[in-house]
Amino acid sequence: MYHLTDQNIWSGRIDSETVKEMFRLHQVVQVKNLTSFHEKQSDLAIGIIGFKSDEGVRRNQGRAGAYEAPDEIRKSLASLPYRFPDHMNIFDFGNVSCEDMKLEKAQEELGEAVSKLLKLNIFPLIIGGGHEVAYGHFLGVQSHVQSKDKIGIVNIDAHFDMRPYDEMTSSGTMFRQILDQNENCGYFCAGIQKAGNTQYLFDIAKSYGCDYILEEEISNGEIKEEVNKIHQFIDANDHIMLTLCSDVFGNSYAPGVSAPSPFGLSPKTVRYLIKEILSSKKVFSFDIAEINPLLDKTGETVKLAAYIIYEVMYNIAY
Ligand SMILES: N=CN[C@@H](CCC(=O)O)C(=O)O
Ligand SMILES: [Mn+2]
Ligand SMILES: [Mn+2]
Repeated sequence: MYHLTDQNIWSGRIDSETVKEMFRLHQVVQVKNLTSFHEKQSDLAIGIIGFKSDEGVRRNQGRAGAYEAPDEIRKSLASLPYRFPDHMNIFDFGNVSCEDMKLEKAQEELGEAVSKLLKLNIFPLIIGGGHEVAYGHFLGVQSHVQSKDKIGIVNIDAHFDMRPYDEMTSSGTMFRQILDQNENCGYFCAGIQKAGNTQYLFDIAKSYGCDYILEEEISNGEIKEEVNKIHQFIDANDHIMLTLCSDVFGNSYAPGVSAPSPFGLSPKTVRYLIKEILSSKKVFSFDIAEINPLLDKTGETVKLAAYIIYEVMYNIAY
């Protein structure tokens, strides 16, 4: 189901009502109805769209609560400083929500929204939701690109999310679904936890030819060498879809996720990876997933998500 964002969500500290250099994001974000929005953008534009769902997490035996994340993350974004070029429009196109456990319907709806944004030359900035958001994100990318184009999916995640899905899809199945459906897709996963995936999943990743870097290799190795592997993957693809599963962060930084990682990456390392990936200029869309405000007792995980989104916006703008 589609809903507009409540304009009151975009509120916060005001330092000036007239001096643009003192503005914060809530003073410039334009809340729009995607259904009636048809203006193709000739300049840089970012379109926030939320995916209110934790049905995939529930099906994957995880801890529900990510449904609440999009609006909570917007509230945290609202007071961050507006330090973007004048010619850049920042739109908020509301939320697609999963109702009555109908995950596939919600993913299709998200896919249509993402595809529409891409057609209007707007960078989709998608706020999940459980990681099942990535499948809806993918549907939108797939319908936008030429069928011969190679779509490279870069997933920054502690998990492969390549579980079997013959009984049902979930937040742990998306990338296997995608690779089974589209032979022009490649998959790279950065941040894999040795203790976060069964041997079966390592074997499946190998059998699908999925490239990955362990968290341990990123933390203990020469990060530039590890990043070179991501660049090689990006070079071999035409379009990159970037997805970030927030359980890739260490649990001291991101306790508010369904499956926390004691050995997870630091925010600075993830920021470095994101900057490197975006520097390719091949990334057309981004999603962040698995933030669970109900488990985020002191709000640091939501705030981390807002800072990561800010970083993505900044790297798109400059
Ligand atoms: N999206 C998360 N997927 C993980 C969850 C692992 C867990 O709950 O421990 C997975 O399915 O492997
Ligand atoms: Mn994960
Ligand atoms: Mn995941």
